[in-house]
Amino acid sequence: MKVFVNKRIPEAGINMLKEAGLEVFIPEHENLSHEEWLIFCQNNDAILSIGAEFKYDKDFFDQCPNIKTIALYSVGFDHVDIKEANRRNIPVGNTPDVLSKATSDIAFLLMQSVARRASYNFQKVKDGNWGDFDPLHALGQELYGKTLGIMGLGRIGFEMAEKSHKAFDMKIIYHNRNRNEEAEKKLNATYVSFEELIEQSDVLSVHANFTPEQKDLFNMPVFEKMKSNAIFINTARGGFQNEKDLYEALISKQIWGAGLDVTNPEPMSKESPLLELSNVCVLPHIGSATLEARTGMAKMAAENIVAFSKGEKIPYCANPEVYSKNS
Ligand SMILES: NC(=O)c1ccc[n+]([C@@H]2O[C@H](COP(=O)([O-])OP(=O)(O)OC[C@H]3O[C@@H](n4cnc5c(N)ncnc54)[C@H](O)[C@@H]3O)[C@@H](O)[C@H]2O)c1
Ligand SMILES: O=C(O)[C@H](O)CO
Repeated sequence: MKVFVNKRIPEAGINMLKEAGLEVFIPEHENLSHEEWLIFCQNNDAILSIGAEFKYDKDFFDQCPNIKTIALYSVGFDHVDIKEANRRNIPVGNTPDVLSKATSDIAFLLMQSVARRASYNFQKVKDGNWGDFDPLHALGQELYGKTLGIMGLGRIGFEMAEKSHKAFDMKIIYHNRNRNEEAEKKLNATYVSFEELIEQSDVLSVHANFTPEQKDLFNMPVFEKMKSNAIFINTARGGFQNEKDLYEALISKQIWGAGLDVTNPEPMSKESPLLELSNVCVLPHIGSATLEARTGMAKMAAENIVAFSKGEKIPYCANPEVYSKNS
């Protein structure tokens, strides 16, 4: 079986593919045009897919009929049309759990960075503007005992809630598609409606999986209902926030600050007005960027492809229904 890996990944994953006797194609240059990417996909049986700039939609599947499985190098699969994959019996792999600690660490870091204005103050130092000790300048807010609202309490949301509860004794409220009994028991978390979540959170952290219906869910009418001291954190997908409204909400002090690891679009333009605000911290989608998580992701994606090549079910599957729909 021929496997296209569209960017270099930690060697452990590539070694697993080669040891399984698979032919591996990694392009010499990494920033493929859409056309180049399609040609690689047309000439291979499987793709170990890094990044989300190209979509796996009907057009893709029509143009690349050889592709029999896709092993995503991510847990998120919002760039894949799962219905189309199912229709064509294509198992889609992803990388759950292994990156939950790393990604929730980034949500936790953003929460603190915004609360204590760390990136603003770091920028001041870099600008040679240390400033005098000023009892009134750039004051942050403490997180102890505050209410953390988790939108989407799954794997990463749970880790963020647990860390924040332990570190700052934060009260956890959450909104999710299903109740999470473990969080209710372990963290004394309270299930609330979306309305209650936005109205009661001092920090609101988004961890839900993105779907097109949720585009711009966090818009001005929502920001208007949030507390004026609220910090908005998003490490899930940039599509959840309307960035124009977020900017307006921040300058009109509807909310207090924002920390983003994901933006819409990505990369964020350096002209984005959000970058001019002292109460905003933006990171370039680095949630899973630790050696441990990225190595684990490489191994899981490789495991998926190796299993497929042996005619087995892929172990980390984003569309398990693909295996049951014809049975
Ligand atoms: N910033 C990064 O680098 C990075 C890294 C990993 C994951 N992510 C993002 O984080 C997301 C979550 O990952 P996970 O492993 O925790 O997924 P998960 O499936 O374990 O958890 C997501 C939870 O969100 C809930 N949910 C979805 N839509 C909802 C809605 N409208 N209302 C309420 N709840 C809703 C689901 O029920 C689920 O419990 C991924 O889909 C991905 O987009 C980002
Ligand atoms: O979903 C994920 O795993 C991250 O966003 C990396 O793409």
